Amino acid sequence: MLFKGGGLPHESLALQEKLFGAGPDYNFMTRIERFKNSLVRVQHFIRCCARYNLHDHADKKWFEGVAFPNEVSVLGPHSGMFIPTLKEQGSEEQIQKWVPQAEKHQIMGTYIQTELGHGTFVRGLETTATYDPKTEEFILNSPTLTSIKWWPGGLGRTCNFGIVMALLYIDGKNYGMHPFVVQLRSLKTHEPLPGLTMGDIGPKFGFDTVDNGYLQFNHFGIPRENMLMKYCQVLKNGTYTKQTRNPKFSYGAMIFVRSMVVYEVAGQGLAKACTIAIRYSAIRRQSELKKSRPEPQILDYQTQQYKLFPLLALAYAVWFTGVRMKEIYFMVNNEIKQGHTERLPELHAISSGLKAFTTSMASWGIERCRLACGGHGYSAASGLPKIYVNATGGCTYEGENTVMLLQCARFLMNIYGGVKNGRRPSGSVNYLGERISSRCTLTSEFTLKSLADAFKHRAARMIKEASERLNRLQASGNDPEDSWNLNSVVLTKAAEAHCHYYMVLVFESVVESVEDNCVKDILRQLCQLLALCGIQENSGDFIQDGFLNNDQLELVKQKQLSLLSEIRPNAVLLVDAFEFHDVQLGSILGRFDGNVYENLFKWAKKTPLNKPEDLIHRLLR
Ligand SMILES: CCCCCCC/C=C/C(=O)SCCNC(=O)CCNC(=O)[C@H](O)C(C)(C)COP(=O)(O)OP(=O)(O)OC[C@H]1O[C@@H](n2cnc3c(N)ncnc32)[C@H](O)[C@@H]1OP(=O)(O)O
Ligand SMILES: Cc1cc2nc3c(=O)[nH]c(=O)nc-3n(C[C@H](O)[C@H](O)[C@H](O)COP(=O)(O)OP(=O)(O)OC[C@H]3O[C@@H](n4cnc5c(N)ncnc54)[C@H](O)[C@@H]3O)c2cc1C
Repeated sequence: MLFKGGGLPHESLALQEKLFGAGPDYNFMTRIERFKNSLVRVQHFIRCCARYNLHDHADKKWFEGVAFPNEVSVLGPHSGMFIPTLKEQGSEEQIQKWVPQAEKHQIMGTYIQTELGHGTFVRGLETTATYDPKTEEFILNSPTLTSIKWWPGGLGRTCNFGIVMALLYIDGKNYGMHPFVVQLRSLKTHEPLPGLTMGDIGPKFGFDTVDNGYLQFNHFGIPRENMLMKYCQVLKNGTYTKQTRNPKFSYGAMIFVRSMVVYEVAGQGLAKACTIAIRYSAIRRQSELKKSRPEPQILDYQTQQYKLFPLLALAYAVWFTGVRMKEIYFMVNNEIKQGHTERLPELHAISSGLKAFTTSMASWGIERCRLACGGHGYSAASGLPKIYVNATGGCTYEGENTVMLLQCARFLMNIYGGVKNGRRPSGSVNYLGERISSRCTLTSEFTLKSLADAFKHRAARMIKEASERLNRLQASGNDPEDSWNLNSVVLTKAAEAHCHYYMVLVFESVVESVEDNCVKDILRQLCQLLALCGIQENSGDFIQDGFLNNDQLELVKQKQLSLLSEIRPNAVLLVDAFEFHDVQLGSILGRFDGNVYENLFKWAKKTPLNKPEDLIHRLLR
């Protein structure tokens, strides 16, 4: 791979910095300037991919991190949703027709599902696609104000195509949600096609470089061939045929993005924030540790280590979990392509759960990194505000996190119920088939196996208790829906415990796979710290059934604190190991050369507010 881990040939790095890094400062731009600048970089990016003959996925993702540091461009929805949906849901003929054009960027698409009135409840979406056998067309319509499509990335001004999710009607019968390829704009004038009202939805918390938009259909016709027909078809005479009209198949794009978000958004965002905060904490000297001694690096304060090192451990854990999630997605997706759909429910559950769990943890962690950097952490120069607003969007898009945890819980309840009826679980839930051991094996050695077993015990117990509480609610006369709702807080916590165990288990397996003993020891310390912090922060879950006692909790706390000083000598090396180029970090505090103050002063002097011609004083009269 050409670009793996920043291993760019030197002249390419110079070119990247010329193309992307040394450009106008993002922080000094208005929203419209940021959006337009992003489109210029999209053009550059596409040309560079052609010039470097970039096809390897990892190379392109690394390069994207240079071209669009801590931001999403319109390429996100295009290559992350539009193209994958064409490939997953289109017939061979449809793939041949649209995918080559999309991959050459001759058409730019997005994924158009959410509406003004509905995002989570997909079955509540209202946009209709009514088949007319006379014209052999689907007529798309927005029947109500709440049915206006709202939020899709790139829809406002950029994309000229989209996958529209709409209710299929034939002869008055509703066949449910189906995907349709819709041309939105003229390929010559780029104007919206007649029958479409569309535009940008306005400023947002972040995502300044993407024109999330709205789209209202007014009886807009598209050819019959534009319904994606891999799994089901509408014949010319309006006959509906299906191979496996499993509604879950039309949800495929969402599983893909959720599976990618763990690494691309949560993992990368938290790792960057840790890089910035830990490098800066090694540069920043403040106060006195000892009388008449020089001011120490703030990284030598135990409280600073206590803020940052658990986040460093979490960043490594989410990174490894994200890599594993991608591996599982592509493996199961290949099985599904060959008609083996048995693992689709587990893939949906684990991708939903980990997407929710890791984006929530990453958002919380990035904010703690900012807080650990004092005043300069609050400056846009730190790069942390932009990393935060970009990452925290992941808690909402692609399925709001609570809703995703409930989807994961739904699967866990199904599995647990099956175990009670004699079914043997496998994969990520195989532990639910084991007898829950109440004997805690944790000792002062804190082996990774004993720590993982503690998280396994916690998850299994919480899932069991959630299931039993659900049954009690139903037995006491509540209907299934009310019982589910009255149990939903407990269910989300059980899903989080499952994801937490999964993440600790992945980290343990990575550590055990490392051959270099020095690296293994350092990663073991991080995995121990991750698990010990998890026990400390959720101690109630571990002592509630007597699994852990107060003496063991005291041991946990002591080990946690001693690990901080053990990790301290390697802290900067551990963030350097992420190999983020300065352009990817977008941070003066996190510069590799550590030259913070000089560059902070240079940066501030360039801010537009300091332009002498802006006669601010006249406003003060
Ligand atoms: C690098 C990152 C760049 C990112 C840029 C931003 C891009 C953002 C794009 C978007 O946001 S696109 C829009 C995303 N929207 C959503 O995710 C909507 C969330 N809501 C849902 O997914 C569903 O509505 C629901 C909440 C899961 C509920 O589904 P539904 O009401 O249909 O039914 P249930 O009864 O709960 O489930 C029925 C059945 O289907 C299974 N299932 C549900 N979803 C999926 C899925 N995605 N894949 C597979 N299977 C799914 C569910 O488990 C049930 O199965 P059983 O339990 O009955 O076996
Ligand atoms: C940055 C960004 C980019 C996006 N890009 C796209 C895109 O490209 N294409 C697209 O189609 N959409 C896109 N979206 C829309 C996104 O998918 C939805 O916003 C998301 O699915 C959440 O749905 P919602 O907005 O309806 O939230 P709601 O569901 O209205 O959430 C509001 C609250 O209701 C709660 N809630 C809702 N249902 C339940 C339930 N069953 N049980 C318990 N609590 C519940 C939620 O937990 C939450 O606290 C994007 C959104 C954002 C923020």
